[in-house]
Amino acid sequence: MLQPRVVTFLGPRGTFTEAALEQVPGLELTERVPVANVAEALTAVSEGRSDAAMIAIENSIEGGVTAAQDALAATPGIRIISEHVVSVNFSLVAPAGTRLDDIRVIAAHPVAWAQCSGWLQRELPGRAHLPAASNVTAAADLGSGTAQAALSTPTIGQWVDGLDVLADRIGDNADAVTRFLFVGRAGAPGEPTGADKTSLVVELPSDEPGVLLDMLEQFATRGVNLSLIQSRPIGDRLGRYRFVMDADGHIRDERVADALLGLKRFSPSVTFLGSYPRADGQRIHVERRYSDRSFEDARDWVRGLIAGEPTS
Ligand SMILES: O=C(O)C(=O)C[C@]1(C(=O)O)C=C[C@@H](O)C=C1
Repeated sequence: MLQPRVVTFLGPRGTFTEAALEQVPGLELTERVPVANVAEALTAVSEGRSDAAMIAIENSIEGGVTAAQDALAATPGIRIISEHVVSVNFSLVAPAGTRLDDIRVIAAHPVAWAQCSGWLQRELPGRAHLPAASNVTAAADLGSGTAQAALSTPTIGQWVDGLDVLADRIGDNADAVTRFLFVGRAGAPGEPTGADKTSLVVELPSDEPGVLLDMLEQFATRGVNLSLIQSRPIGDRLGRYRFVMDADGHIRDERVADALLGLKRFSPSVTFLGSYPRADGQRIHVERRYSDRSFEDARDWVRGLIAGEPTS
């Protein structure tokens, strides 16, 4: 991708999403525009107001960020460029002078609330949750008085004045991480690295018995491992789901391309979200029979048969 002029991210300044942007090389001259939610960040890309967006997609404790999965499925003309992993932990903050006993309502992003649920149950049981659009908004809006405290990022002091940290590192798992996607406009995927992922959104052709297995077989018979499969309601009526999937490998790997050919013949709707390097850099082990070479040899063999060559 060329150097982006503008990138959008879940704001305001200081979110974990902005921290993920720090991992993208070459953004020194790029304008970073904070927006209110993930759908807005992606729509700006699809409509050309921004060149790329950073969105949270999965948390190691809470699982998939469903709003982001739905927005990826619903926004046309976008393509994942890279993934990034950020350690996430949380502090309980409140306007200076607040005591733990004063707290009745706590503002928090739902993912943050879930990640601190053990600590909250132990230390502040029975407090109400006021959902916030981000970890920074939760703290920045404390002035309105609806909540007396917020779960926020450890760096919140840089962005919001007049707060006391009442407790820090209150996440239930000190090693929690969130995975983010850097998403641009549709274009040719980058070169394969041997440590890649391919993201897809797939609909089933019917709700006949066995169709889910048919879908999974497209990958299994080509030796393609899935690292994520999550069903999300399509939304037109009850019981209809689409599947958000991450497959190991790049669309330019023969086995992945072949699985996509199978999927396309089977499914009424396959959205290719991109092939991009894995954040952990872990190379994918491919058995010989699923290697590019093996697919090429098999194809040459069939071509030869058609051309009248011997049968083995
Ligand atoms: O980026 C932020 O700081 C956010 O508030 C968003 C978000 C999310 O959408 O999951 C990001 C990471 C944390 O896991 C919790 C919240």
